[in-house]
Amino acid sequence: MTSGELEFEQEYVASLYAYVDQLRARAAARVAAGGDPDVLSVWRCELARLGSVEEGLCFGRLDMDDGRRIYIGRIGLFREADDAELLVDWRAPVARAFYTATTADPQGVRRRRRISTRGRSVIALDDELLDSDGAEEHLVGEAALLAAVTANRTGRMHEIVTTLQAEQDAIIRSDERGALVVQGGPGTGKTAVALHRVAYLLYTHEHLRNRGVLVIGPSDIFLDYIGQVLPGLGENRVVSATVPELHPNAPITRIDPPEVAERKGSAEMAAILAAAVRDRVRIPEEPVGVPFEGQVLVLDPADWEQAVGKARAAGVPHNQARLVFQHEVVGALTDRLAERMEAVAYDESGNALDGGSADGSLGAADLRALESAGIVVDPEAGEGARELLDEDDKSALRSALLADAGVRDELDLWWPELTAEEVVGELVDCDPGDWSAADVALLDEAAALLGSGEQVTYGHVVVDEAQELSEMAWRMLMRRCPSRSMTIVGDLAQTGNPAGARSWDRVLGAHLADRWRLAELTVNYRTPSEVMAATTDLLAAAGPGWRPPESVRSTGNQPWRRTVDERSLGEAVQRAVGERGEGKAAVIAPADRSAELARLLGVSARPELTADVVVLTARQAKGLEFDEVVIADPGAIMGSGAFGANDLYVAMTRATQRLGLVCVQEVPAELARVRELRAQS
Ligand SMILES: Nc1ncnc2c1ncn2[C@@H]1O[C@H](COP(=O)(O)OP(=O)(O)OP(=O)(O)O)[C@@H](O)[C@H]1O
Repeated sequence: MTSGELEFEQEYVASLYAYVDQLRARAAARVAAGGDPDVLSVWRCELARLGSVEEGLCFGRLDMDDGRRIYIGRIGLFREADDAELLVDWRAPVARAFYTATTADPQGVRRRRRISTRGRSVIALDDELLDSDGAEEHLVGEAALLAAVTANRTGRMHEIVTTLQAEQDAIIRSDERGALVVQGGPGTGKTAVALHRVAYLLYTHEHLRNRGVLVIGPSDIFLDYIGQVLPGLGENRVVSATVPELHPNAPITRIDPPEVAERKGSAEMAAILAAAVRDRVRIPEEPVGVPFEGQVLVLDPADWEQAVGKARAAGVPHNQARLVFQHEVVGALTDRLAERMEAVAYDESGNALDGGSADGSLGAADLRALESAGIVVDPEAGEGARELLDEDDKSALRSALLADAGVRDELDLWWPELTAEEVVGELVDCDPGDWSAADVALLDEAAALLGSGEQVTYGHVVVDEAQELSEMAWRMLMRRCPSRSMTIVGDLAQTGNPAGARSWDRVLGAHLADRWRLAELTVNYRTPSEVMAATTDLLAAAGPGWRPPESVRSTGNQPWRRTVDERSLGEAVQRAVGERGEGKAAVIAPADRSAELARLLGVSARPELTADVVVLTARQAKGLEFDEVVIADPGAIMGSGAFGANDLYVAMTRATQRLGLVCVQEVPAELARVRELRAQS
């Protein structure tokens, strides 16, 4: 590469930044000028978009067979004066060749140039000629890719827009409609791809900006870890949450034992909850007398049954159907009251019964009832017996009945208004306010059955670590995604939740039938081949037939293990951390040892991912990565439940460079092939 070429590109990049500066100044002035909030918000977004490119605006150039030269960047830029396209957004169709063109299929590209920048300076160029007979490359832009995956971690995930691979690009640009499941082993870029797909979908489908995109992750730690990726791609308006956070006001204060979590997560709970709500509605077996203003209005079981039938037929949630029930019951009571007022019965001696008068005029009790309903009848005014109460009178009676505490008690007795908390609290036998994660999905289901609380919906939902979701959690998500436009990424070999997925078909079939498609990622960009080799027996134990993804690189660093006695675990972990190499290190420990190890190592008990050393449980480590990983007592992690082998597999595959295992007493057979360091070595 000549220095002239570098200068040429430097000039071009400088001219792009100069233009961005102009656009920024204009956007900032518009924001400062104030005005219509909608317009202002557009300018604010524009400012954020232009601000996101300071660390990398243009990263590629395609020289086409027809002589066109196309610069590719994080955002698109058009010169307003003549509409010339100065920079093509990486998401535009024409940019696709940058990721997918090969010598076998050059797609009209003669040369692909990678432009590396630091700040606003061009520091390197890397050209590939696609019209040559060169050997077919397995990876696109291999040098840049390897540099990216080998670099020390920072504790935060970064966008990978400059080095996306063809299999990843195909997923990112896949049709927005329906649900796309991306299955892939550890480190295959599922999270990265899912987030880039969000940026792509927001760019290509305007309606998603209004309808919103939701990203679901397994923990707050994970959401922090990925929190910079979308802003780095100029997208700030995406909502991210863990599943429990979707149901507000249900703080988690309890951890269920695995078998309880599994039972609560099963889809059968939906039917159980529906029955629990349904059973709260009762139909009396005997006539029921409803006291009102000194009288007793009697409704027969058939009246109640009819009211319940009408309410159920409305097909709306319980608390809303109660309004139909209430309408029917109060209607029946109004009829009884009106009948009573209009028809006077006589006893054997000719005296009026029911408080009516012998001449058919209204009795004292009738007058009281009417008065409480706001209908004033003056008996002296000669109106005498009103033969019929008109509609206004009846509606006033209705209101009076509704306002009556006794009537309301009776309605509540047969069709109570319910809260999700009381329904679930009763079912799982716990105090409202003392919830587990699995309870939250039950609360959400109950809220949907009752029609209580507002459920926000989104135009597209991304689910990361999707294998961890229970069937009840899936129901929760589906309610928030009526369009069923979803990107679901996960790895069945990493399932750690006893209520989680064992098969995509099983969890998704119930909601999507066959309206979902599967894409697979096969290359591991994170974990070096040495670490993957150390997990071979473990993966076989986690699930026969699962194949590890192929590592893109080797480091020459062989994973090691040391075996110590129980009492020396802390000391041995401390030693391993003390001997660590460069970069970020994580100690992954059994849940009951992590706090003690954090104390011993002098690190925060709440994991700080940007710290040099962090202590985590295997569950907390899901989705994360570190230059070096030390696993404390892998045997205990493995023995921690039915999915212990999966948890240990997750833990071991977090390492981008080096892996060490501090075993206690016995080395699990699945780790036998990991090299043992002698006691003093
Ligand atoms: N094309 C790429 N270019 C550069 N880095 C990449 C590429 N693809 C993936 N990576 C990097 O590989 C690492 C693993 O990616 P990611 O976390 O998305 O994998 P994953 O499949 O979600 O892993 P896991 O299932 O183990 O959580 C990340 O550091 C990511 O940035």
